[in-house]
Amino acid sequence: MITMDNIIRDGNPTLRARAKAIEFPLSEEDKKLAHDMMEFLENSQNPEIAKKYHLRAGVGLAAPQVDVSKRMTAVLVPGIEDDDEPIFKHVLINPTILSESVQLAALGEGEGCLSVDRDIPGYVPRHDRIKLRWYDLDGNKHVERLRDYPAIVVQHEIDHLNGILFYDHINKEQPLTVPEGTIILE
Ligand SMILES: O=C(O)C[C@@H](Cc1ccccc1)[C@H](O)SCc1ccccc1
Ligand code: NI
Repeated sequence: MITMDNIIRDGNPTLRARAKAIEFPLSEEDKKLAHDMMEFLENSQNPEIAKKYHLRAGVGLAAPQVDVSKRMTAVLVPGIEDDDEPIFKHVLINPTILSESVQLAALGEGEGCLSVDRDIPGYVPRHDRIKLRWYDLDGNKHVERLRDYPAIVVQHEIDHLNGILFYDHINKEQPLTVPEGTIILE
């Protein structure tokens, strides 16, 4: 299983590299990685397991964060209530944002990152709505429109595949400012 010891931290060059596209059919190694990444997210969102293995909660994990420079990320956005179905639960292979809204949005509490141990205050402006294309483990193509929180999470993860970290988007001079018209998501 993946634990925090497997997650590389800011300063490791893999986090700043452009990850490589994955070829189909997936190797057994890539299938195991996909499974293990989603399992990490499920474990990290389970209070008992997270406590036992000292896991930081995560709603997304990208392969470069476990030092694998490949275009794969797991996303697990839980439902509102504990017993609700997840809002978005997929392993995204070779994800691409096909289109994005001019409208921007930023999380009111800013962002964190499992690969960044320090708190970095500030708004992270992202596109409020995106049209996402990805391939699943069997090579099937998916296209979905996402908005608000799920869209923010997916953009954070795709950034990881392109060597971008959340704080790259924060206004250096005035961290708590955003471009005019940006929606602040509470
Ligand atoms: O480091 C990662 O990629 C996982 C991040 C993803 C993320 C952070 C902020 C905003 C969007 C996505 C972790 O999920 S950070 C911890 C966390 C846990 C639950 C909810 C929000 C953030
Ligand atoms: Ni991150």
